Amino acid sequence: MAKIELDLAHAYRPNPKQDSDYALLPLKMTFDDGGAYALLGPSGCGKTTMLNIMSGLLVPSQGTVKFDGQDMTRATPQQRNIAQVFQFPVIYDTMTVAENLAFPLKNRKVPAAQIQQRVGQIAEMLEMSHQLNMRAAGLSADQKQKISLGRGLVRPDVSAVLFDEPLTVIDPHLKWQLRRKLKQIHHELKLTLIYVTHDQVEALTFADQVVVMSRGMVVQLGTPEALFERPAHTFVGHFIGSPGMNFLPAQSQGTQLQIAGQSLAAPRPLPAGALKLGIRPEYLGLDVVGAPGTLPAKVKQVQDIGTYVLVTIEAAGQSLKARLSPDAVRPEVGNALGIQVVGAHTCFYQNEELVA
Ligand SMILES: Nc1ncnc2c1ncn2[C@@H]1O[C@H](COP(=O)(O)OP(=O)(O)OP(=O)(O)O)[C@@H](O)[C@H]1O
Repeated sequence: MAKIELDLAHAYRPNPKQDSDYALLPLKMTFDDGGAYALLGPSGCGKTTMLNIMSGLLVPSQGTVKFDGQDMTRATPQQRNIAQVFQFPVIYDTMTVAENLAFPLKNRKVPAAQIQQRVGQIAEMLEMSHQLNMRAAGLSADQKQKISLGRGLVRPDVSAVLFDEPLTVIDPHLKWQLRRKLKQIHHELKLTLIYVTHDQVEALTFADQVVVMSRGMVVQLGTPEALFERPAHTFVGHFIGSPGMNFLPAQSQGTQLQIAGQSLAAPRPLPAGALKLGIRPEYLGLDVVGAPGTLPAKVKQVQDIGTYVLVTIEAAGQSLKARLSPDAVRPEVGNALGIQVVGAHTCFYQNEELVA
């Protein structure tokens, strides 16, 4: 396994002039040895480009890739000793499950006894022990993709295992099981795993550290908890969470805030000037009209989403969301309320960046 350091930018077109010419804007980041990372962001933000630069399928148009301090920018995937799992199964239909799992080890001339032991271990982790002697050709797409995952994980000596949306073809129920399984496998095998996805649930379940990307930029690298509690950028606030963070314009005088003509005490010292207040739907409090420290609001919609109740509120000329537990008292549509938007969990932004 290796520590991977990126200090680079990439443009697919020659002579890039403006930001939009870059698939990856200049960035510096480190993937620690043994970590479980997810690269998360909407389609086109540069996830696959970053993954391909790490694997050696793509040479960055500027900068370097280092593995344990050694320059690997121009090294082939083979030289980098990377395992990769793609969206669709890459296996040999004519081989058995065991032979498919053994293949990457046989290629590296690992002794037979060690191969058998490792294949047995991986098959057990993926709950495929009973299928080891079956031909891959007869298996479903789900099962074939599980073999691909197993092939990615089977070599203990790889620098890293890179996954590019590996659960795309997997049935939703099995998908849920597999992403938990992968996390467990990471704890047991201690491999460096880097997992590309546009699905936040997948990223947050799997990874210890999530790299959130937007338009060729890394906007935050943090734990799932940090992305939820302290989004470093309004994009992360929007993108993570279901629904995403609410935002309201505010004016700060340091210890006091002005929001839609109301004066509220700041929860902590704030920079003076125009700010954007961010509050997650989970932390937006509903109270009676005129309660101290609240903003006047009106209930627009109450939706039962199963595991929670989603309340849409209008306040300060904005539409906001509050997430309530199913057993909480539900407000009536059309009712006037007081809402609490300022508290320990409230975040403040200037130029879309977190400032307090
Ligand atoms: N081979 C290529 N030639 C030119 N432009 C490319 C190429 N591959 C990707 N791009 C562009 O680079 C940008 C980043 O693409 P990339 O595939 O890395 O994003 P992504 O986040 O992985 O998206 P997706 O989830 O859709 O795969 C996009 O604007 C894309 O159109």
